[in-house]
Amino acid sequence: MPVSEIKVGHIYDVQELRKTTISRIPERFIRDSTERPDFDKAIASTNNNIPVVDFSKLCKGNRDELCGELLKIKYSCEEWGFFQVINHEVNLELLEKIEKVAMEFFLMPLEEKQKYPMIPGTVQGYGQAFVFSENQKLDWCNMFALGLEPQHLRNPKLWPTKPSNFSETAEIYSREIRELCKNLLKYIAMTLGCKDDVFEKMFGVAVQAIRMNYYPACPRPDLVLGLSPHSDGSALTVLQQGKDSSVGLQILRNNVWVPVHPIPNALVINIGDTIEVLTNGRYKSVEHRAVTHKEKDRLSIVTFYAPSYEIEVEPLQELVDDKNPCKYRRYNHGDYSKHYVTNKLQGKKTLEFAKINYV
Ligand SMILES: O=C(O)CCC(=O)C(=O)O
Ligand SMILES: [Fe+2]
Repeated sequence: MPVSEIKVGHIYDVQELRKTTISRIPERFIRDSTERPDFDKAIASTNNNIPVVDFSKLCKGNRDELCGELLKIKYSCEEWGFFQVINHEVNLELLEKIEKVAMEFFLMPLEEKQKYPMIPGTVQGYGQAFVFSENQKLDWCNMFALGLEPQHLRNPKLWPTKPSNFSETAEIYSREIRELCKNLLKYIAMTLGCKDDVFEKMFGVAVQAIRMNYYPACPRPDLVLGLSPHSDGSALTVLQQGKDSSVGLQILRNNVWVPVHPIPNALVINIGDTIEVLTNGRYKSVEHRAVTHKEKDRLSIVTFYAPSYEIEVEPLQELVDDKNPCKYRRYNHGDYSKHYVTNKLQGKKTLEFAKINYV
């Protein structure tokens, strides 16, 4: 069935919902008891922090510092699928600017934002993505997402005219994040004992998309999710948490949801499905979700960095041997992206697309 014919039911705009004096959260947001955030458990694991990598030691450090940070990246990718990066060289004023334009966008009247509606079956525009049925639970989140390929950049209808510096800021921001991703992929390749340009050479003109997630405060954070559990379909994801945001991102580790505590000016990096496949599962794309807060709203600005759509993806030959048999089949990255955006967010289910099931 074409995605446009699928009935998705009424999709509430959570910011509008917040403005009304609702006494009950609509049923469509209320999760089954097994899915609800267990704040007590999450708080109990506050000492369990994701590793922090110092980017300046990678690019400007002495040999020992470089080796130390590379080991941290290796450990993070194997054990966490996540790390935070400090001293990343992305202009701090730019981080502030992108946050400012994103907030200005979300705080505009609904009619203004609805000029850029989420296009069904894509993750492009304003609203809720990944909703494919009438009985699917909704996330307590408003998203605004943009592809940054030439056909998107050239289409002025996709770009908000307000705030007036939105597109300019997003473009500069994406360029800086692209540099960071290229560098991180180089270091990640080194930690695998591969040539440092292995990913860059393979990816072609990398595809990049930006998604801004705004989670208004929620009167019952114990009943809803800000964003359903998922892994990212990208190669790498760079996540900026808004200044003064509440803690919201949680990652699944040993079956416990571990909160990621924001570090001022740091960026959160995570491994996406593509790197999991390319490394034959050695580096993991880890399931994560967002929860909401009773009084505070939260903004996250997320960049997805992935190979060009024409690229065929399969585990790197040097990471496949008798002890590590090939776990994923070869597939076209464009097909995978399509599969990803036309299915609901459901843990790591999308990656089954590529899994080889030995019997
Ligand atoms: O807002 C967050 O912290 C999580 C966002 C996220 O995982 C995503 O946009 O893919
Ligand atoms: Fe994500």
